[in-house]
Amino acid sequence: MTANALISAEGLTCIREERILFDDLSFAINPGDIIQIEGPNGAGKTSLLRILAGLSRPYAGAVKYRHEDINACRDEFNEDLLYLGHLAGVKSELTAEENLNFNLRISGYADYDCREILAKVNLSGFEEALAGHLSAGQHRRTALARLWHNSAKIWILDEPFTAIDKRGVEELEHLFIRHADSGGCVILTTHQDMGLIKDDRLRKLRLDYRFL
Ligand SMILES: Nc1ncnc2c1ncn2[C@@H]1O[C@H](COP(=O)(O)OP(=O)(O)OP(=O)(O)O)[C@@H](O)[C@H]1O
Repeated sequence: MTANALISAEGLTCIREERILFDDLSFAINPGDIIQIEGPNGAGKTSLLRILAGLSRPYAGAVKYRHEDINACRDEFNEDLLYLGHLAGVKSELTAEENLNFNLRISGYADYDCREILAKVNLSGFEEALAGHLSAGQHRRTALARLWHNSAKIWILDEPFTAIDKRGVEELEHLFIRHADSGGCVILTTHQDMGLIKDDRLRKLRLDYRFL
């Protein structure tokens, strides 16, 4: 474990439906790290991200935030965490702007310009469109817009590139690099190759099938 780790896994074990998804998994994630969790469908990537984000509990082991168990420092950890799951908290019956506004407000932000942020994810002109009427990629961009306005150091992102076009993926990669360069970290899953984040910059953690 390194001294300045933002988040670390210590002996994490996860068992689902009589299958060990991972066992005694330990690693530390430092400021500047970009980590890709790899593995086939069902290997346990989402399960690991949810445990790291404190959304579900491991069978054994602990997640630490700056060397303290996340269960002992929930408020500080949650303030420093941005988690985007598969569904990403976009409500179909709200507009793109209402969704972003809602998500920023529940994260405690008060001073922002939704239209300016939506422009950064190429949603100018779609601010008042219902999210349920947006394309899959635009829907995903509505969720991802939060990344352009937040102060959390730890980003945990489940399949952020799903339905995003090539240019959008590159913009996200630039954003991840900027975030890491400014002292944050990004932990993500994707089945896509990242063209801009080179291997010397990316740490990969592979999960594979194992049976009890
Ligand atoms: N809450 C749960 N209860 C029971 N089984 C679960 C639960 N969550 C996940 N699983 C099972 O654990 C396994 C791993 O699921 P997980 O979603 O973590 O995989 P993944 O690697 O993210 O897959 P994908 O690439 O398809 O998104 C699957 O077989 C899934 O059915």
